[in-house]
Amino acid sequence: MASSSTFRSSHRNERNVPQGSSSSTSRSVIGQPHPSVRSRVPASRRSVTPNSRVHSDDGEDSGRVRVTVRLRPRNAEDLLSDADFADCVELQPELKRLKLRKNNWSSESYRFDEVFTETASQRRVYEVVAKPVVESVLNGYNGTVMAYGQTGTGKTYTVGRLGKEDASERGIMVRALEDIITNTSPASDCVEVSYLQLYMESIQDLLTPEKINIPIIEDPKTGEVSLPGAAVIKIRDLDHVLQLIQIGEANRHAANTKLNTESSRSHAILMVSVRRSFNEKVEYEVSSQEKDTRNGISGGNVIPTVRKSKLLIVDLAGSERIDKSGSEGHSLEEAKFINLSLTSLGKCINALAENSPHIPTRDSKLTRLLRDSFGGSARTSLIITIGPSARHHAETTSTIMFGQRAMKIVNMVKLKEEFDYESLCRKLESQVDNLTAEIERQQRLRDNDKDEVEKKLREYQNSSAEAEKRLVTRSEFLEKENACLEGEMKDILNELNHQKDQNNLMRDEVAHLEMSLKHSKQHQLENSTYQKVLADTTQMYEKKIAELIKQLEDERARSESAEEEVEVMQKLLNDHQKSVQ
Ligand SMILES: Nc1ncnc2c1ncn2[C@@H]1O[C@H](COP(=O)(O)OP(=O)(O)OP(=O)(O)O)[C@@H](O)[C@H]1O
Repeated sequence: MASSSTFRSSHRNERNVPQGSSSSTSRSVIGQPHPSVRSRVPASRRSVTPNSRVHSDDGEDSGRVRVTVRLRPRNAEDLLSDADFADCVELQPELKRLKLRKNNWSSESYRFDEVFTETASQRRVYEVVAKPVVESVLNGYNGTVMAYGQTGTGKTYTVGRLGKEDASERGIMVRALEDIITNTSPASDCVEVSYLQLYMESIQDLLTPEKINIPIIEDPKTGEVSLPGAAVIKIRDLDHVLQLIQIGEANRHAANTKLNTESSRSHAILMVSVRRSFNEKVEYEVSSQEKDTRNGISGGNVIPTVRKSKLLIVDLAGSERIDKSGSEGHSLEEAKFINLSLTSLGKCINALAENSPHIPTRDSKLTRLLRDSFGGSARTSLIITIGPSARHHAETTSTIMFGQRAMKIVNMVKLKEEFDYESLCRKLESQVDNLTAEIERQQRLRDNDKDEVEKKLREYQNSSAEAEKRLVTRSEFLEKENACLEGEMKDILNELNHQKDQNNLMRDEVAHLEMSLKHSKQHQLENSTYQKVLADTTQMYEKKIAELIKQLEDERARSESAEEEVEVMQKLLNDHQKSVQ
Protein backbone atom coordinates (compact mmCIF):
# COMPACT_ATOMS: atom_id res chain seq x y z
CA MET A 1 0.00 0.00 0.00
CA ALA A 2 1.60 3.21 -1.03
CA SER A 3 1.76 6.10 1.32
CA SER A 4 3.61 9.28 0.54
CA SER A 5 6.76 7.97 2.21
CA THR A 6 6.81 4.95 -0.04
CA PHE A 7 7.86 7.13 -2.92
CA ARG A 8 10.81 8.77 -1.30
CA SER A 9 14.12 8.23 -2.97
CA SER A 10 16.04 5.34 -1.58
CA HIS A 11 19.77 5.31 -0.92
CA ARG A 12 19.79 1.77 -2.19
CA ASN A 13 20.57 0.71 -5.66
CA GLU A 14 17.02 0.09 -6.63
CA ARG A 15 15.86 -0.31 -10.18
CA ASN A 16 12.50 0.89 -11.08
CA VAL A 17 10.45 -1.02 -13.51
CA PRO A 18 7.78 0.72 -15.48
CA GLN A 19 4.62 -1.08 -14.82
CA GLY A 20 1.89 1.23 -15.96
CA SER A 21 0.95 2.47 -19.35
CA SER A 22 2.53 5.65 -20.57
CA SER A 23 -0.72 7.46 -20.01
CA SER A 24 -0.63 6.63 -16.34
CA THR A 25 -0.85 9.42 -13.86
CA SER A 26 2.57 9.96 -12.48
CA ARG A 27 3.73 10.18 -8.92
CA SER A 28 7.15 10.97 -7.66
CA VAL A 29 9.97 8.73 -8.93
CA ILE A 30 10.99 5.96 -6.64
CA GLY A 31 14.72 5.59 -5.82
CA GLN A 32 16.72 6.13 -8.98
CA PRO A 33 19.02 3.31 -9.98
CA HIS A 34 22.72 3.88 -9.62
CA PRO A 35 23.46 5.66 -12.87
CA SER A 36 26.77 3.96 -13.35
CA VAL A 37 25.51 0.46 -12.86
CA ARG A 38 24.55 -1.68 -15.79
CA SER A 39 22.60 -4.55 -14.43
CA ARG A 40 21.83 -7.84 -16.03
CA VAL A 41 18.20 -6.94 -15.89
CA PRO A 42 16.76 -6.57 -19.36
CA ALA A 43 16.70 -3.00 -20.58
CA SER A 44 12.93 -2.97 -20.57
CA ARG A 45 13.03 -3.46 -16.85
CA ARG A 46 15.61 -0.84 -16.14
CA SER A 47 14.28 2.39 -17.44
CA VAL A 48 13.09 4.84 -14.88
CA THR A 49 9.60 6.11 -15.26
CA PRO A 50 7.24 7.71 -12.84
CA ASN A 51 5.29 5.45 -10.62
CA SER A 52 1.76 4.83 -11.68
CA ARG A 53 -1.32 3.28 -10.21
CA VAL A 54 -3.88 3.86 -12.90
CA HIS A 55 -5.44 0.86 -14.54
CA SER A 56 -3.53 -0.31 -17.50
CA ASP A 57 -4.34 -3.22 -19.71
CA ASP A 58 -0.79 -3.76 -20.82
CA GLY A 59 1.23 -6.94 -21.23
CA GLU A 60 2.14 -9.81 -18.99
CA ASP A 61 5.12 -8.04 -17.50
CA SER A 62 2.91 -5.30 -16.16
CA GLY A 63 3.02 -4.22 -12.53
CA ARG A 64 -0.74 -4.18 -12.42
CA VAL A 65 -2.16 -6.22 -9.60
CA ARG A 66 -3.22 -9.51 -11.17
CA VAL A 67 -6.57 -10.70 -9.97
CA THR A 68 -7.94 -14.18 -10.49
CA VAL A 69 -11.13 -15.69 -9.22
CA ARG A 70 -11.71 -19.24 -7.99
CA LEU A 71 -15.03 -20.86 -7.47
CA ARG A 72 -15.29 -23.39 -4.66
CA PRO A 73 -17.13 -26.60 -5.53
CA ARG A 74 -20.53 -26.99 -4.00
CA ASN A 75 -20.40 -28.44 -0.56
CA ALA A 76 -23.08 -30.46 1.23
CA GLU A 77 -24.68 -27.34 2.63
CA ASP A 78 -24.88 -25.71 -0.80
CA LEU A 79 -26.40 -28.83 -2.28
CA LEU A 80 -28.99 -28.97 0.47
CA SER A 81 -30.03 -25.36 0.66
CA ASP A 82 -29.60 -24.32 -2.99
CA ALA A 83 -31.18 -27.34 -4.56
CA ASP A 84 -33.94 -25.21 -6.06
CA PHE A 85 -31.81 -22.22 -6.91
CA ALA A 86 -29.44 -21.50 -9.67
CA ASP A 87 -25.85 -20.59 -8.82
CA CYS A 88 -25.28 -16.93 -8.30
CA VAL A 89 -22.32 -16.95 -10.70
CA GLU A 90 -21.68 -18.36 -14.11
CA LEU A 91 -18.05 -18.79 -15.15
CA GLN A 92 -16.74 -18.30 -18.66
CA PRO A 93 -13.12 -19.41 -18.17
CA GLU A 94 -12.32 -19.32 -21.88
CA LEU A 95 -13.23 -15.61 -21.89
CA LYS A 96 -11.74 -15.07 -18.45
CA ARG A 97 -15.13 -13.73 -17.51
CA LEU A 98 -17.55 -14.24 -14.70
CA LYS A 99 -21.24 -13.52 -14.93
CA LEU A 100 -22.81 -12.45 -11.68
CA ARG A 101 -26.51 -13.05 -11.62
CA LYS A 102 -28.35 -9.98 -10.49
CA ASN A 103 -31.77 -11.56 -10.60
CA ASN A 104 -33.52 -14.12 -12.72
CA TRP A 105 -33.36 -11.92 -15.81
CA SER A 106 -30.15 -10.05 -15.80
CA SER A 107 -26.53 -10.56 -14.96
CA GLU A 108 -23.36 -8.49 -14.90
CA SER A 109 -20.15 -9.70 -16.56
CA TYR A 110 -16.69 -9.12 -15.10
CA ARG A 111 -13.34 -9.82 -16.61
CA PHE A 112 -10.43 -11.14 -14.54
CA ASP A 113 -6.91 -12.21 -15.29
CA GLU A 114 -8.05 -15.79 -14.92
CA VAL A 115 -11.19 -17.52 -13.89
CA PHE A 116 -10.82 -20.87 -12.17
CA THR A 117 -13.76 -23.22 -12.17
CA GLU A 118 -14.48 -25.55 -9.28
CA THR A 119 -12.43 -28.25 -11.03
CA ALA A 120 -9.25 -26.22 -11.31
CA SER A 121 -6.29 -28.06 -9.83
CA GLN A 122 -4.14 -26.68 -7.06
CA ARG A 123 -1.19 -26.93 -9.41
CA ARG A 124 -2.80 -24.82 -12.12
CA VAL A 125 -3.94 -22.26 -9.59
CA TYR A 126 -0.37 -22.03 -8.28
CA GLU A 127 1.11 -21.74 -11.74
CA VAL A 128 -1.19 -18.95 -12.81
CA VAL A 129 -1.55 -17.06 -9.55
CA ALA A 130 1.72 -17.43 -7.70
CA LYS A 131 4.46 -18.78 -9.92
CA PRO A 132 5.11 -15.51 -11.80
CA VAL A 133 5.34 -13.71 -8.48
CA VAL A 134 7.70 -16.34 -7.09
CA GLU A 135 9.89 -16.04 -10.19
CA SER A 136 9.90 -12.31 -9.72
CA VAL A 137 10.90 -12.70 -6.10
CA LEU A 138 13.74 -14.99 -7.16
CA ASN A 139 14.87 -12.20 -9.48
CA GLY A 140 15.03 -9.69 -6.65
CA TYR A 141 11.57 -8.10 -6.66
CA ASN A 142 9.16 -8.06 -3.79
CA GLY A 143 6.00 -10.05 -4.31
CA THR A 144 2.65 -10.63 -2.71
CA VAL A 145 0.15 -13.41 -3.22
CA MET A 146 -3.05 -12.87 -1.35
CA ALA A 147 -6.34 -14.70 -1.02
CA TYR A 148 -9.45 -12.69 -0.34
CA GLY A 149 -12.98 -13.95 -0.01
CA GLN A 150 -15.88 -14.83 2.15
CA THR A 151 -15.48 -17.38 4.91
CA GLY A 152 -15.54 -20.94 3.70
CA THR A 153 -14.86 -20.15 0.04
CA GLY A 154 -11.44 -21.82 -0.05
CA LYS A 155 -8.79 -19.22 0.82
CA THR A 156 -6.92 -21.49 3.20
CA TYR A 157 -7.47 -24.41 0.84
CA THR A 158 -5.90 -22.40 -1.99
CA VAL A 159 -3.10 -20.83 -0.01
CA GLY A 160 -2.25 -22.89 3.03
CA ARG A 161 -3.13 -26.48 2.20
CA LEU A 162 -0.23 -28.71 3.24
CA GLY A 163 -1.02 -31.74 1.07
CA LYS A 164 1.07 -34.00 3.25
CA GLU A 165 -0.66 -37.14 2.08
CA ASP A 166 -1.38 -36.01 -1.43
CA ALA A 167 1.17 -33.64 -2.96
CA SER A 168 -1.30 -32.62 -5.66
CA GLU A 169 -3.36 -30.96 -2.90
CA ARG A 170 -0.53 -28.64 -1.90
CA GLY A 171 -1.43 -24.99 -1.71
CA ILE A 172 0.44 -21.88 -2.75
CA MET A 173 2.61 -21.56 0.36
CA VAL A 174 4.17 -25.01 0.05
CA ARG A 175 4.51 -24.83 -3.72
CA ALA A 176 6.07 -21.37 -3.61
CA LEU A 177 8.64 -22.41 -1.04
CA GLU A 178 9.31 -25.59 -2.97
CA ASP A 179 10.03 -23.49 -6.06
CA ILE A 180 12.20 -21.08 -4.11
CA ILE A 181 14.21 -23.90 -2.55
CA THR A 182 14.69 -25.54 -5.94
CA ASN A 183 15.85 -22.32 -7.53
CA THR A 184 18.25 -21.10 -4.87
CA SER A 185 21.58 -22.38 -3.74
CA PRO A 186 22.40 -22.74 -0.04
CA ALA A 187 25.96 -21.69 -0.92
CA SER A 188 25.06 -18.23 -2.15
CA ASP A 189 21.46 -17.65 -1.15
CA CYS A 190 19.47 -17.53 2.02
CA VAL A 191 15.77 -18.21 2.40
CA GLU A 192 14.08 -17.36 5.67
CA VAL A 193 10.49 -17.40 6.77
CA SER A 194 8.37 -15.81 9.42
CA TYR A 195 4.79 -16.90 9.88
CA LEU A 196 2.41 -14.52 11.58
CA GLN A 197 -1.20 -13.86 12.17
CA LEU A 198 -2.90 -10.55 12.60
CA TYR A 199 -5.85 -10.70 14.91
CA MET A 200 -7.57 -7.74 16.44
CA GLU A 201 -4.75 -5.44 15.43
CA SER A 202 -2.21 -7.57 17.19
CA ILE A 203 0.51 -9.43 15.36
CA GLN A 204 1.24 -12.85 16.78
CA ASP A 205 4.06 -15.14 15.76
CA LEU A 206 2.60 -18.43 14.56
CA LEU A 207 5.97 -20.18 14.88
CA THR A 208 6.60 -18.95 18.43
CA PRO A 209 3.05 -18.19 19.60
CA GLU A 210 4.18 -16.68 22.87
CA LYS A 211 5.32 -13.73 20.86
CA ILE A 212 2.35 -11.41 20.59
CA ASN A 213 1.90 -7.74 19.88
CA ILE A 214 4.87 -7.71 17.56
CA PRO A 215 5.47 -4.12 16.45
CA ILE A 216 5.71 -3.12 12.82
CA ILE A 217 8.82 -1.09 12.11
CA GLU A 218 8.98 1.15 9.08
CA ASP A 219 12.31 2.29 7.74
CA PRO A 220 11.94 6.07 7.50
CA LYS A 221 14.32 6.22 4.54
CA THR A 222 13.15 3.33 2.40
CA GLY A 223 9.65 2.97 3.79
CA GLU A 224 10.36 -0.72 4.12
CA VAL A 225 8.33 -2.58 6.67
CA SER A 226 9.83 -5.18 8.98
CA LEU A 227 8.84 -7.15 12.05
CA PRO A 228 12.06 -7.49 14.01
CA GLY A 229 10.22 -9.17 16.88
CA ALA A 230 9.11 -12.14 14.79
CA ALA A 231 10.98 -15.42 14.61
CA VAL A 232 12.92 -15.75 11.40
CA ILE A 233 13.64 -19.33 10.46
CA LYS A 234 16.18 -20.25 7.84
CA ILE A 235 14.71 -22.84 5.52
CA ARG A 236 16.63 -26.08 5.02
CA ASP A 237 14.43 -28.17 2.76
CA LEU A 238 10.86 -28.91 1.83
CA ASP A 239 10.25 -31.12 4.87
CA HIS A 240 11.33 -28.21 7.02
CA VAL A 241 8.83 -25.99 5.19
CA LEU A 242 6.01 -28.48 5.71
CA GLN A 243 6.92 -28.73 9.36
CA LEU A 244 6.91 -24.95 9.85
CA ILE A 245 3.63 -24.39 8.01
CA GLN A 246 2.06 -27.20 10.00
CA ILE A 247 3.22 -25.63 13.27
CA GLY A 248 1.84 -22.28 12.09
CA GLU A 249 -1.49 -23.79 11.04
CA ALA A 250 -1.80 -25.64 14.35
CA ASN A 251 -1.20 -22.42 16.27
CA ARG A 252 -3.67 -20.55 14.10
CA HIS A 253 -6.24 -23.30 14.57
CA ALA A 254 -5.65 -23.24 18.35
CA ALA A 255 -6.30 -19.51 18.36
CA ASN A 256 -9.51 -20.00 16.37
CA THR A 257 -10.67 -22.75 18.68
CA LYS A 258 -10.09 -20.47 21.65
CA LEU A 259 -12.40 -18.02 19.94
CA ASN A 260 -14.91 -20.80 19.54
CA THR A 261 -15.01 -20.65 15.79
CA GLU A 262 -14.03 -22.93 12.93
CA SER A 263 -13.32 -20.20 10.47
CA SER A 264 -10.21 -18.06 10.35
CA ARG A 265 -10.77 -14.84 12.15
CA SER A 266 -7.22 -13.75 11.64
CA HIS A 267 -5.12 -12.89 8.65
CA ALA A 268 -2.25 -15.33 8.21
CA ILE A 269 0.91 -13.94 6.68
CA LEU A 270 3.82 -16.05 5.56
CA MET A 271 6.79 -13.78 5.02
CA VAL A 272 9.55 -15.31 2.91
CA SER A 273 12.79 -13.37 2.70
CA VAL A 274 15.10 -14.29 -0.12
CA ARG A 275 18.64 -13.00 -0.15
CA ARG A 276 20.66 -13.89 -3.19
CA SER A 277 24.31 -13.10 -3.71
CA PHE A 278 25.94 -12.61 -7.03
CA ASN A 279 29.60 -12.41 -7.74
CA GLU A 280 29.25 -11.66 -11.35
CA LYS A 281 31.13 -9.12 -13.36
CA VAL A 282 29.49 -5.75 -13.15
CA GLU A 283 30.59 -3.04 -15.48
CA TYR A 284 31.06 0.37 -14.00
CA GLU A 285 31.51 3.58 -15.81
CA VAL A 286 34.15 4.87 -13.50
CA SER A 287 37.27 6.93 -13.82
CA SER A 288 40.48 5.02 -14.28
CA GLN A 289 41.57 6.14 -10.83
CA GLU A 290 38.40 4.78 -9.28
CA LYS A 291 38.85 1.63 -11.33
CA ASP A 292 42.33 1.19 -9.90
CA THR A 293 40.98 1.60 -6.41
CA ARG A 294 38.22 -0.91 -7.05
CA ASN A 295 40.67 -3.34 -8.59
CA GLY A 296 42.87 -2.90 -5.61
CA ILE A 297 40.18 -3.83 -3.15
CA SER A 298 38.22 -6.44 -4.91
CA GLY A 299 40.64 -8.12 -7.27
CA GLY A 300 39.00 -7.01 -10.50
CA ASN A 301 35.63 -5.48 -11.09
CA VAL A 302 33.75 -8.41 -9.64
CA ILE A 303 31.68 -6.68 -7.03
CA PRO A 304 29.54 -8.82 -4.78
CA THR A 305 25.96 -7.78 -5.11
CA VAL A 306 23.02 -8.93 -3.14
CA ARG A 307 19.37 -8.99 -4.05
CA LYS A 308 16.96 -8.97 -1.19
CA SER A 309 13.36 -9.66 -1.91
CA LYS A 310 10.36 -10.53 0.12
CA LEU A 311 7.40 -12.68 -0.69
CA LEU A 312 4.24 -12.24 1.32
CA ILE A 313 1.66 -14.98 1.11
CA VAL A 314 -1.46 -13.79 2.80
CA ASP A 315 -4.54 -15.76 3.75
CA LEU A 316 -7.01 -13.10 4.82
CA ALA A 317 -9.81 -13.56 7.27
CA GLY A 318 -13.30 -14.01 5.85
CA SER A 319 -14.40 -10.86 4.10
CA GLU A 320 -18.06 -11.11 4.99
CA ARG A 321 -17.23 -9.81 8.40
CA ILE A 322 -16.96 -6.34 6.96
CA ASP A 323 -20.70 -6.28 6.93
CA LYS A 324 -21.76 -9.03 9.21
CA SER A 325 -19.46 -9.36 12.15
CA GLY A 326 -21.50 -7.20 14.46
CA SER A 327 -24.80 -8.73 13.38
CA GLU A 328 -23.49 -12.22 14.05
CA GLY A 329 -23.21 -11.53 17.71
CA HIS A 330 -19.49 -11.12 18.28
CA SER A 331 -18.43 -8.59 20.77
CA LEU A 332 -18.38 -5.11 19.42
CA GLU A 333 -14.71 -4.70 20.21
CA GLU A 334 -13.68 -7.86 18.33
CA ALA A 335 -15.89 -7.08 15.37
CA LYS A 336 -14.46 -3.60 15.26
CA PHE A 337 -10.94 -4.95 15.01
CA ILE A 338 -11.76 -7.74 12.59
CA ASN A 339 -13.54 -5.24 10.42
CA LEU A 340 -10.92 -2.62 10.80
CA SER A 341 -8.18 -4.30 8.81
CA LEU A 342 -10.38 -5.53 5.95
CA THR A 343 -12.29 -2.28 5.86
CA SER A 344 -9.11 -0.28 5.70
CA LEU A 345 -7.71 -2.65 3.07
CA GLY A 346 -10.87 -2.05 1.05
CA LYS A 347 -10.50 1.71 1.53
CA CYS A 348 -6.90 1.67 0.37
CA ILE A 349 -7.80 -0.45 -2.64
CA ASN A 350 -10.60 2.00 -3.45
CA ALA A 351 -8.35 5.00 -3.03
CA LEU A 352 -5.66 3.46 -5.21
CA ALA A 353 -8.18 2.37 -7.84
CA GLU A 354 -9.65 5.84 -7.88
CA ASN A 355 -6.22 7.40 -8.02
CA SER A 356 -6.90 9.30 -4.85
CA PRO A 357 -4.07 11.51 -3.59
CA HIS A 358 -4.38 10.06 -0.11
CA ILE A 359 -4.08 6.37 0.59
CA PRO A 360 -5.08 5.55 4.16
CA THR A 361 -2.30 3.03 4.67
CA ARG A 362 -1.79 3.87 8.30
CA ASP A 363 -5.33 3.06 9.33
CA SER A 364 -4.62 -0.58 10.16
CA LYS A 365 -1.75 -2.94 10.71
CA LEU A 366 -2.83 -5.03 7.74
CA THR A 367 -2.54 -2.08 5.36
CA ARG A 368 0.77 -1.07 6.92
CA LEU A 369 2.06 -4.59 6.37
CA LEU A 370 0.77 -4.61 2.81
CA ARG A 371 1.90 -1.10 1.88
CA ASP A 372 4.36 -2.47 -0.67
CA SER A 373 1.83 -4.89 -2.15
CA PHE A 374 -0.75 -2.40 -3.39
CA GLY A 375 0.54 0.72 -5.10
CA GLY A 376 4.05 -0.08 -3.90
CA SER A 377 6.98 -1.81 -5.51
CA ALA A 378 5.87 -5.43 -5.22
CA ARG A 379 4.47 -7.69 -7.88
CA THR A 380 1.09 -8.59 -6.52
CA SER A 381 -1.33 -11.34 -7.35
CA LEU A 382 -4.70 -11.53 -5.69
CA ILE A 383 -6.93 -14.56 -5.81
CA ILE A 384 -10.47 -14.00 -4.80
CA THR A 385 -12.48 -17.00 -3.74
CA ILE A 386 -16.19 -17.27 -4.10
CA GLY A 387 -18.82 -19.87 -3.38
CA PRO A 388 -21.56 -20.90 -5.78
CA SER A 389 -24.42 -20.37 -3.39
CA ALA A 390 -27.07 -17.81 -4.20
CA ARG A 391 -27.50 -17.37 -0.45
CA HIS A 392 -24.22 -15.46 -0.31
CA HIS A 393 -24.95 -13.27 -3.29
CA ALA A 394 -24.15 -10.09 -1.41
CA GLU A 395 -20.78 -11.36 -0.14
CA THR A 396 -19.91 -12.78 -3.56
CA THR A 397 -20.77 -9.46 -5.19
CA SER A 398 -18.71 -7.58 -2.64
CA THR A 399 -15.77 -9.95 -3.20
CA ILE A 400 -15.98 -9.54 -6.98
CA MET A 401 -16.12 -5.78 -6.69
CA PHE A 402 -13.08 -5.85 -4.41
CA GLY A 403 -11.23 -7.88 -7.05
CA GLN A 404 -12.33 -5.55 -9.84
CA ARG A 405 -11.05 -2.51 -7.97
CA ALA A 406 -7.78 -4.24 -7.12
CA MET A 407 -7.27 -4.94 -10.83
CA LYS A 408 -6.96 -1.23 -11.42
CA ILE A 409 -3.96 -0.86 -9.18
CA VAL A 410 -0.64 -0.65 -10.89
CA ASN A 411 2.48 -1.17 -8.84
CA MET A 412 5.89 0.15 -9.65
CA VAL A 413 7.85 -3.04 -9.42
CA LYS A 414 11.46 -2.41 -8.62
CA LEU A 415 14.52 -4.48 -8.23
CA LYS A 416 16.29 -4.25 -4.91
CA GLU A 417 19.89 -4.89 -5.56
CA GLU A 418 22.67 -3.52 -3.46
CA PHE A 419 26.35 -3.88 -3.34
CA ASP A 420 26.93 -6.53 -0.79
CA TYR A 421 29.02 -4.30 1.42
CA GLU A 422 28.78 -6.86 4.20
CA SER A 423 30.25 -9.61 2.11
CA LEU A 424 32.67 -7.18 0.46
CA CYS A 425 33.72 -6.10 3.94
CA ARG A 426 34.08 -9.72 5.04
CA LYS A 427 36.04 -10.44 1.89
CA LEU A 428 38.29 -7.45 2.49
CA GLU A 429 38.74 -8.35 6.15
CA SER A 430 39.76 -11.83 5.20
CA GLN A 431 42.08 -10.37 2.54
CA VAL A 432 43.59 -8.09 5.17
CA ASP A 433 43.98 -11.08 7.54
CA ASN A 434 45.61 -13.08 4.79
CA LEU A 435 47.91 -10.21 3.88
CA THR A 436 48.84 -9.58 7.51
CA ALA A 437 49.59 -13.28 7.95
CA GLU A 438 51.60 -13.20 4.74
CA ILE A 439 53.56 -10.13 5.87
CA GLU A 440 54.29 -11.82 9.19
CA ARG A 441 55.34 -14.96 7.41
CA GLN A 442 57.59 -12.95 5.09
CA GLN A 443 59.01 -11.11 8.11
CA ARG A 444 59.74 -14.43 9.82
CA LEU A 445 61.29 -15.73 6.65
CA ARG A 446 63.37 -12.57 6.35
CA ASP A 447 64.53 -12.91 9.98
CA ASN A 448 65.40 -16.54 9.39
CA ASP A 449 67.16 -15.59 6.19
CA LYS A 450 69.09 -12.85 8.00
CA ASP A 451 70.38 -15.31 10.64
CA GLU A 452 71.22 -17.74 7.94
CA VAL A 453 73.05 -15.10 5.92
CA GLU A 454 75.00 -13.90 8.95
CA LYS A 455 75.99 -17.45 9.79
CA LYS A 456 77.03 -18.04 6.23
CA LEU A 457 79.00 -14.79 6.23
CA ARG A 458 80.91 -15.86 9.35
CA GLU A 459 81.60 -19.24 7.85
CA TYR A 460 82.71 -17.59 4.68
CA GLN A 461 85.00 -15.20 6.54
CA ASN A 462 86.61 -18.10 8.41
CA SER A 463 87.00 -20.15 5.33
CA SER A 464 88.39 -17.22 3.38
CA ALA A 465 91.07 -16.56 6.09
CA GLU A 466 92.07 -20.19 5.91
CA ALA A 467 92.09 -20.04 2.18
CA GLU A 468 94.30 -16.95 2.32
CA LYS A 469 96.75 -18.73 4.62
CA ARG A 470 96.80 -21.68 2.31
CA LEU A 471 97.28 -19.34 -0.58
CA VAL A 472 100.36 -17.67 1.01
CA THR A 473 101.97 -21.05 1.73
CA ARG A 474 101.18 -22.18 -1.69
CA SER A 475 102.53 -19.03 -3.28
CA GLU A 476 105.82 -19.38 -1.32
CA PHE A 477 106.06 -22.93 -2.46
CA LEU A 478 105.30 -21.85 -5.98
CA GLU A 479 107.91 -19.11 -5.84
CA LYS A 480 110.54 -21.66 -4.85
CA GLU A 481 109.30 -23.99 -7.45
CA ASN A 482 109.46 -21.15 -9.88
CA ALA A 483 113.10 -20.40 -9.07
CA CYS A 484 113.98 -24.07 -9.51
CA LEU A 485 112.12 -24.16 -12.72
CA GLU A 486 113.84 -21.03 -13.91
CA GLY A 487 117.28 -22.67 -13.23
CA GLU A 488 116.12 -25.78 -14.95
CA MET A 489 114.88 -23.71 -17.78
CA LYS A 490 118.21 -21.95 -18.14
CA ASP A 491 119.96 -25.32 -18.34
CA ILE A 492 117.46 -26.50 -20.82
CA LEU A 493 117.95 -23.34 -22.83
CA ASN A 494 121.69 -23.83 -22.84
CA GLU A 495 121.16 -27.40 -23.81
CA LEU A 496 118.73 -26.20 -26.39
CA ASN A 497 121.21 -23.74 -27.81
CA HIS A 498 123.79 -26.44 -27.92
CA GLN A 499 121.35 -28.69 -29.59
CA LYS A 500 120.54 -25.86 -31.93
CA ASP A 501 124.18 -25.51 -32.91
CA GLN A 502 124.39 -29.23 -33.33
CA ASN A 503 121.30 -29.05 -35.34
CA ASN A 504 122.73 -26.33 -37.50
CA LEU A 505 125.80 -28.40 -38.06
CA MET A 506 123.77 -31.39 -38.83
CA ARG A 507 121.57 -29.34 -41.06
CA ASP A 508 124.63 -28.16 -42.95
CA GLU A 509 125.83 -31.72 -43.11
CA VAL A 510 122.47 -32.84 -44.22
CA ALA A 511 122.46 -30.07 -46.77
CA HIS A 512 125.85 -31.16 -47.92
CA LEU A 513 124.78 -34.77 -48.00
CA GLU A 514 121.69 -33.78 -49.81
CA MET A 515 123.76 -31.92 -52.31
CA SER A 516 126.08 -34.92 -52.64
CA LEU A 517 123.13 -37.14 -52.98
CA LYS A 518 121.78 -34.85 -55.57
CA HIS A 519 125.05 -34.88 -57.42
CA SER A 520 125.35 -38.57 -57.01
CA LYS A 521 121.85 -38.97 -58.25
CA GLN A 522 122.62 -36.74 -61.15
CA HIS A 523 125.83 -38.59 -61.75
CA GLN A 524 124.00 -41.82 -61.44
CA LEU A 525 121.47 -40.50 -63.85
CA GLU A 526 124.15 -39.39 -66.22
CA ASN A 527 125.91 -42.77 -65.79
CA SER A 528 122.84 -44.65 -66.55
CA THR A 529 122.33 -42.60 -69.71
CA TYR A 530 125.91 -43.18 -70.72
CA GLN A 531 125.62 -46.86 -70.03
CA LYS A 532 122.54 -47.01 -72.07
CA VAL A 533 124.26 -45.25 -74.93
CA LEU A 534 127.23 -47.56 -74.41
CA ALA A 535 124.99 -50.54 -74.41
CA ASP A 536 123.25 -49.30 -77.50
CA THR A 537 126.60 -48.59 -79.17
CA THR A 538 127.95 -51.92 -78.02
CA GLN A 539 124.91 -53.56 -79.32
CA MET A 540 125.23 -51.65 -82.53
CA TYR A 541 128.88 -52.60 -82.77
CA GLU A 542 128.15 -56.14 -81.85
CA LYS A 543 125.54 -56.13 -84.49
CA LYS A 544 127.95 -54.63 -86.91
CA ILE A 545 130.66 -57.03 -85.87
CA ALA A 546 128.19 -59.83 -86.36
CA GLU A 547 127.41 -58.48 -89.74
CA LEU A 548 131.07 -58.04 -90.51
CA ILE A 549 131.81 -61.54 -89.26
CA LYS A 550 129.04 -62.71 -91.44
CA GLN A 551 130.36 -60.71 -94.31
CA LEU A 552 133.77 -62.04 -93.47
CA GLU A 553 132.50 -65.53 -93.43
CA ASP A 554 130.64 -64.84 -96.62
CA GLU A 555 133.81 -63.36 -98.05
CA ARG A 556 135.77 -66.30 -96.71
CA ALA A 557 133.26 -68.63 -98.21
CA ARG A 558 133.42 -66.68 -101.44
CA SER A 559 137.17 -66.61 -101.22
CA GLU A 560 137.21 -70.30 -100.51
CA SER A 561 134.90 -70.84 -103.42
CA ALA A 562 137.00 -68.46 -105.47
CA GLU A 563 140.14 -70.32 -104.36
CA GLU A 564 138.44 -73.47 -105.30
CA GLU A 565 137.52 -71.93 -108.57
CA VAL A 566 141.01 -70.66 -108.88
CA GLU A 567 142.28 -74.07 -108.04
CA VAL A 568 139.86 -75.49 -110.54
CA MET A 569 140.90 -72.89 -112.94
CA GLN A 570 144.53 -73.55 -112.13
CA LYS A 571 144.00 -77.10 -112.67
CA LEU A 572 142.13 -76.46 -115.79
CA LEU A 573 144.86 -74.19 -116.82
CA ASN A 574 147.39 -76.68 -115.95
CA ASP A 575 145.55 -79.20 -117.80
CA HIS A 576 145.13 -76.88 -120.57
CA GLN A 577 148.83 -76.06 -120.60
CA LYS A 578 149.78 -79.59 -120.39
CA SER A 579 147.39 -80.18 -123.07
CA VAL A 580 148.90 -77.44 -125.07
CA GLN A 581 152.39 -78.76 -124.58
N1 LIG B 1 -11.37 -25.79 -4.60
C1 LIG B 1 -11.76 -26.59 -3.62
N2 LIG B 1 -11.91 -27.91 -3.83
C2 LIG B 1 -12.29 -28.73 -2.86
N3 LIG B 1 -12.61 -28.32 -1.62
C3 LIG B 1 -12.51 -27.01 -1.33
C4 LIG B 1 -12.08 -26.09 -2.31
N4 LIG B 1 -12.07 -24.87 -1.75
C5 LIG B 1 -12.46 -25.04 -0.48
N5 LIG B 1 -12.73 -26.30 -0.22
C6 LIG B 1 -13.18 -26.83 1.04
O1 LIG B 1 -14.07 -25.89 1.57
C7 LIG B 1 -13.88 -25.77 2.95
C8 LIG B 1 -13.60 -24.33 3.35
O2 LIG B 1 -12.42 -23.98 2.78
P1 LIG B 1 -11.36 -23.03 3.48
O3 LIG B 1 -11.21 -23.36 4.92
O4 LIG B 1 -10.17 -23.05 2.67
O5 LIG B 1 -12.11 -21.67 3.36
P2 LIG B 1 -11.63 -20.27 3.85
O6 LIG B 1 -12.04 -19.30 2.81
O7 LIG B 1 -10.19 -20.32 4.18
O8 LIG B 1 -12.47 -20.03 5.13
P3 LIG B 1 -12.14 -19.07 6.39
O9 LIG B 1 -12.16 -17.71 5.89
O10 LIG B 1 -13.26 -19.36 7.31
O11 LIG B 1 -10.83 -19.53 6.87
C9 LIG B 1 -12.77 -26.69 3.34
O12 LIG B 1 -13.30 -27.91 3.81
C10 LIG B 1 -12.06 -26.93 2.05
O13 LIG B 1 -11.43 -28.19 2.04
